[in-house]
Amino acid sequence: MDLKDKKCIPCSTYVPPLSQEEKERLLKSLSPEWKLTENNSRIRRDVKFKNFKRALEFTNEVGRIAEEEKHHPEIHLGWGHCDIELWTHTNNNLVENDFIVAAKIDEAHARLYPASP
Ligand SMILES: C[C@H](O)[C@H](O)[C@H]1CNC2=NC(N)=NC(=O)C2=N1
Repeated sequence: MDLKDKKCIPCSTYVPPLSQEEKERLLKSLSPEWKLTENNSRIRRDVKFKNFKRALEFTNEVGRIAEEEKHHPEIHLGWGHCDIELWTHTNNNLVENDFIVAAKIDEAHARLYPASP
């Protein structure tokens, strides 16, 4: 099943971090904009926009996805950019949930801004 069609599992139960191999495998199914950061414990995508309004609009869409999945990124919003960082707070590392939310964010970006690089 495509990552974007999966649902997050509740973080209230402890899930062990993914192995490095799993992280790299799942990363390949996301937009190449996503990078592993913080010693491979987070994923990050910095998205550029032509103005603040677009970046805010996208931030709201990311917020909607996060609430639906009950899995929330850190977002750095500013003029022309929305920088998204995902990890799982309960183990301070990455689990499949992070990649599911990232895939849904990619899908929303491609749908809302099909002409963007
Ligand atoms: C009860 C609720 O689902 C949890 O507190 C969720 C909320 N959103 C979350 N988001 C992220 N990124 N990590 C978590 O561990 C997490 N926990």
